[in-house]
Amino acid sequence: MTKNPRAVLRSLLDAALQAVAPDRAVHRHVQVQDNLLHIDNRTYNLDDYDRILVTGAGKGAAPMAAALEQLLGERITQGAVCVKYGHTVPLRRITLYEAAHPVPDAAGEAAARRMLELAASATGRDLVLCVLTGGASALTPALADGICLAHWQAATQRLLACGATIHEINAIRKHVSVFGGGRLAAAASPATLVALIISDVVGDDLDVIASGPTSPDSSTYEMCLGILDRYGLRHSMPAAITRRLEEGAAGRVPETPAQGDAAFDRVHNVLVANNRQALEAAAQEAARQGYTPRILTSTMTGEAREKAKELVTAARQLCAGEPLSGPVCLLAGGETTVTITGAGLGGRNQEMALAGAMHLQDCNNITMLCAGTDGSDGPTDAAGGFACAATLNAARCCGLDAGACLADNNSYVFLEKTGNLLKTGPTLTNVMDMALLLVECPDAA
Ligand SMILES: Nc1ncnc2c1ncn2[C@@H]1O[C@H](COP(=O)(O)OP(=O)(O)OP(=O)(O)O)[C@@H](O)[C@H]1O
Ligand SMILES: O=C(O)[C@H](O)CO
Repeated sequence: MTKNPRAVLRSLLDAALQAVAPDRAVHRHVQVQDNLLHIDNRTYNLDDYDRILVTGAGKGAAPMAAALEQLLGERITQGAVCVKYGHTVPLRRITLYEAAHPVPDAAGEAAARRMLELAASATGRDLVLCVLTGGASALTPALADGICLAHWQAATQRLLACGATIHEINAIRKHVSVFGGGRLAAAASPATLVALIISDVVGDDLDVIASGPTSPDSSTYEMCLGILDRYGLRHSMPAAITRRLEEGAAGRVPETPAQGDAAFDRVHNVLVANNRQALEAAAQEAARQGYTPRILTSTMTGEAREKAKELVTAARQLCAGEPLSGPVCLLAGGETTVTITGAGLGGRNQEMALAGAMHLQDCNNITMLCAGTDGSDGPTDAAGGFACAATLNAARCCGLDAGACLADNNSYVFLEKTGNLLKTGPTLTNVMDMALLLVECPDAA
């Protein structure tokens, strides 16, 4: 029986999501045996600590906290973790806060302050565990003196729309909020701190994921000013924010702690899941279903529509040479960008699917799925979308022009009306985006 390519793609995505599920990621790296806590190759004797405190934030932080509760139970003294609204799981000992993402709100600010307070209460005889996943930066806006939430909300909107990379956006976040940029670790020092981290950043840079609350910071106030200038934002930012960065660059505000700072002497950062693991799990599942998997990259960046074209071209080239000896699955991971010029609704993955459809119209043996692993792509309720040769025809039948939709960044409507939208709901994990293409042998398609 021929398989339905969409069902296959969906099953590959499910396999990927399972492999990077936050609770499983924690259990892979953390074990408790009697009074010993093993985290990778380090062992912590729980009898050496007066208290175990848990902090953390991110879209997938709740299941990570739940896994710690499962492992450590009553030994956890108390905890505070902040997630995006709705991204909750029941917790017994750790208090879960919910806050707004991607534009922060007062609930996030209160949660970040609570976590800093908890960390600051830790002594050299306490163990602080921290769970971090993507989304944490927006959820922890503990703003520096003189900056109010309304200013930071306006600044965040501008930063998200200007085309800046996550490295650039987070450099500014780290110098405006006193939670990121190693400041959670500094607050917890001299306690022992272990952070369990799921990466949603290309290159897995620990000081960028979640704005690196437990990592030495490699960015500076000076660099932040350079970023504002690069995007022409220095004079359109709320004045309090530019002033803070200028004061910092002039040495009048302490710099974030960098590599070598004593705040990190007892800090261990452990990466527990990333995009590569998700791709490998999807590749394995593809092989199990008879496809030859080829992982093209786990560091895909660039304009979403361009990347869609490149992936479709790679898939088409497979069919251009010798006849395929069997079906192939191409896999790519990373995080593209969209320079928004239109007024439509969509996300990076939906825009990739729409652009992919425009290059697939005469090619009935290729099916593509582009999805955000967190289940929410852009400001929409969709995770991404599918594309295949039939997509453009379906669009024509409902009076939609693909080029016009792309020009207006209106991929959501295009995919919804053509029946190509993928909705998963929040997956409670976050390892960036995945693009999966099935290339069937032409005669079998
Ligand atoms: N109409 C649109 N079409 C395409 N992309 C859009 C549109 N509107 C917003 N976006 C993109 O959506 C992105 C934000 O979406 P999302 O919240 O999924 O990001 P994220 O990177 O997953 O968040 P985080 O890293 O904080 O978890 C921005 O990069 C923005 O360019
Ligand atoms: O929260 C953030 O900063 C982004 O998701 C990157 O980790």
